[in-house]
Amino acid sequence: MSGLAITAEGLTRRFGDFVAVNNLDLMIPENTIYGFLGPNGCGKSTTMRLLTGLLTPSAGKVKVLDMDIPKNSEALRRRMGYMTQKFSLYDNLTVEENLKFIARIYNLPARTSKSRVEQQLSEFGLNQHRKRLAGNLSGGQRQRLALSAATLHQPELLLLDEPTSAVDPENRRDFWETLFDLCEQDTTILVSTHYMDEAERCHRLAILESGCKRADDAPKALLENLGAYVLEVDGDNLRQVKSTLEPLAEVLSTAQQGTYLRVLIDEHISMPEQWLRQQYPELMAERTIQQVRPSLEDVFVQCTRQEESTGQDKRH
Ligand SMILES: Nc1ncnc2c1ncn2[C@@H]1O[C@H](COP(=O)(O)OP(=O)(O)OP(=O)(O)O)[C@@H](O)[C@H]1O
Repeated sequence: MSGLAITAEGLTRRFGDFVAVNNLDLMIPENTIYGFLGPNGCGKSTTMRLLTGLLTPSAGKVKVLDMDIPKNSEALRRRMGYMTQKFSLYDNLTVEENLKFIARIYNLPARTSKSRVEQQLSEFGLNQHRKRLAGNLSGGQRQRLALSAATLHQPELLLLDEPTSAVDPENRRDFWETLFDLCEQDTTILVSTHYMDEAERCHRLAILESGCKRADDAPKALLENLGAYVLEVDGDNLRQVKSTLEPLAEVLSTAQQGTYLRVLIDEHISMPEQWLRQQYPELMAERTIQQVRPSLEDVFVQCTRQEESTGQDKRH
């Protein structure tokens, strides 16, 4: 193979006049965890469905595991696992019955099927729940069942659409450990999320907004290339500080976080703290201003802001 599990060129999907996925280019390396990060409605699910072949593109080319999609989507289905946001198993079947049913869908030979079901029950901590109806499982157990079903046929590629939206932080952490195990066993994983902490765990990340890709790199590189300093300003009347700072062209964004105002300042300002104090000596007099490490949320704000900035009413 080319070393790339997925390539897309100019991938576009329209629903009537609405463009849900807009001219997307993707190069997703094999054996990596690649994330789609973006807000609700930015086109993550639509892109995933296009990559599975469940949805036909309005324009563009897609190759998945070296096969042209949607032309070869039937053959792809055997080599790919897909877990959607909604729990897509059968509530009125037991855990074990669900897995056996999935094994039949994938046409696994009887002997392989039996051993794979046992293996998955044990690896995903579902052995003691095997006779329970799927509908009676907790959120974390349901999610483990869904992932064990999506990987039952040992796919080379796993597409996970917001897989952790219904589970608590502890289950999310365990879930991610499982993803790293799968990746180590040569599975390529594409995962969509709107959680910044999850996005930071990916080997590589595409930031999507309104159907367009705004950035695509390793999380560390995205953080290093933010193009801004991040300052935390404390003290009273932070709403007033925010509205005072926002019109400045050098202030790229402001967001309150508890008792701090997080301020992104253009990287061309060499001493951002002093600069900020000089702009409003009185307003800044009694405040602590601290430069802090950028977060992926800052990256997200910054790369979506850059697209919107044309025509913005900033003071220059
Ligand atoms: N079948 C459809 N017909 C019309 N519009 C659609 C259809 N499917 C998706 N859309 C629209 O396309 C846009 C992108 O939807 P999509 O589900 O891909 O977003 P998303 O990033 O996955 O969001 P979420 O996190 O809310 O699932 C949305 O505005 C959605 O309403």
